Amino acid sequence: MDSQKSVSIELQNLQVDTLGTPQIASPLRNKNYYVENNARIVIDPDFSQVDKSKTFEIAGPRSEVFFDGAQITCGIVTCGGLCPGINNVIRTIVMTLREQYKVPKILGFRYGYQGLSNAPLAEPMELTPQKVENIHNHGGTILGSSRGKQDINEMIDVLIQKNVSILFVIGGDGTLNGAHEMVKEIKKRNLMISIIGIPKTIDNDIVGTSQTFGFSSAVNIAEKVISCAHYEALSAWNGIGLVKLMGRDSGFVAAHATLANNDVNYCFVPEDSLTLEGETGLLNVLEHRLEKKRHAVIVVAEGAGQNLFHTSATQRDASGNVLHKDIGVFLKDKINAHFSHKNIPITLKYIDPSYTIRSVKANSEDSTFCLMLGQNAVHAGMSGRTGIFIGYWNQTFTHVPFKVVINKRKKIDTKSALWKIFQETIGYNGRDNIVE
Ligand SMILES: Nc1ncnc2c1ncn2[C@@H]1O[C@H](COP(=O)(O)OP(=O)(O)OP(=O)(O)O)[C@@H](O)[C@H]1O
Ligand SMILES: O=P(O)(O)OC[C@H]1O[C@](O)(CO)[C@@H](O)[C@@H]1O
Ligand SMILES: [Mg+2]
Repeated sequence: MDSQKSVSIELQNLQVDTLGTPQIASPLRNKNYYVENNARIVIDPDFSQVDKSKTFEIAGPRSEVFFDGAQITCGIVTCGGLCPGINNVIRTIVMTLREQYKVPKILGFRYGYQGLSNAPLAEPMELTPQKVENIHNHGGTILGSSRGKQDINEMIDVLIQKNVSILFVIGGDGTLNGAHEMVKEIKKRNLMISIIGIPKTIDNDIVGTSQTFGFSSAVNIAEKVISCAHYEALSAWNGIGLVKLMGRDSGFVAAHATLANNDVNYCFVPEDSLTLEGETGLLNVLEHRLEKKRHAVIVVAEGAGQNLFHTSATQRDASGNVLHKDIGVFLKDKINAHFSHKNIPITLKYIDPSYTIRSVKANSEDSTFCLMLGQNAVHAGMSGRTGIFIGYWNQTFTHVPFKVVINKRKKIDTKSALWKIFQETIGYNGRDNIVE
């Protein structure tokens, strides 16, 4: 992971030679794509000069610990939607606690925060190295998960009852919000209980970390699904492959799978608007594309195009997350209706891989990532830190205070390099990307 730093670079004379001053206006279509001629990036930042308030604490084992491992009980809980790699994190936490810090008792609370309530669906599971040694080969979470509000005081009471000194919470933004509430209550009661988070979500929408585990595995599967949609489209006259991918409020999975796949013509994410009608709307643009190429592939993220639904009724899940209207089925119907109305024959194959992109086991990138996240989480808890999650920033594992994520979600920055590459590479709303 740290391969960038493993070779020292001669820090002199890194000016780049050019053949002369370029004078021809670039032909790129997207004028926002340009990089300033003298834009540079620091190779080895001098952190002594940096304002401390603008840095994250670096994660890792400390020479002094706060807890005597042999005397404590630890707990693990997994909340929210499934995500590839949860079992890897559980395994690593158990192995590290037991092997490195000699913790005798590790409790796995069942079915999310529900397992920390007064009346859990199931009693906590005692986690041992034998119990977890093979779990990384499986998707899901051996502890089970759930959504829905639980009483914070009740959860703290259960931690006290079970004598838990460190609780590891594996979950997304909601889980970390809940963990933050627990930390506040623990402080209020002056208890010596540490809460450490490990951010989990295929959506990659957690602020304060460059990536969440599970994202890479989800993109891998999504890319394969898009490839199938492409073959379906290619094999029919006016074939259209339409794929809907998870991504509630952030379109990272759809955007990255699209870039990885190369065959997508139109991709819509929640961060950008989706126009159907008019000259530059999808329906017209699609019609022109079919005339020329006879096939098209469209990817749409779950949260995209919500502007197209004319209803104000908002549905929420048990945790309070907004449930979006089904943009996939909506687009399928609109496209079919448009071409049928014009008497143009099309064959539209709609694929919604839904949960299949998140219930798989972790790929090798996520496995490695989960191992390091889990180890760093244990080191953080044993050192007495609390109210933080393990982040990954500038190729370094970090301690990120929970408050950084409270009521925030990371979204694709439409001014970022990713977005510029995205726009330059594929068609986007209102533009026909056919290169003749
Ligand atoms: N402010 C909060 N206070 C207490 N509990 C919370 C809070 N926000 C969320 N939770 C709880 O955290 C748990 C997980 O939240 P949620 O269902 O939103 O999933 P998540 O962690 O965001 O994961 P995902 O990425 O799958 O959405 C739920 O039990 C929810 O009730
Ligand atoms: O149906 P569920 O389990 O509530 O989860 C769906 C949501 O979970 C996520 O996969 C995030 O975990 C979102 O992309 C999706 O909207
Ligand atoms: Mg969430």
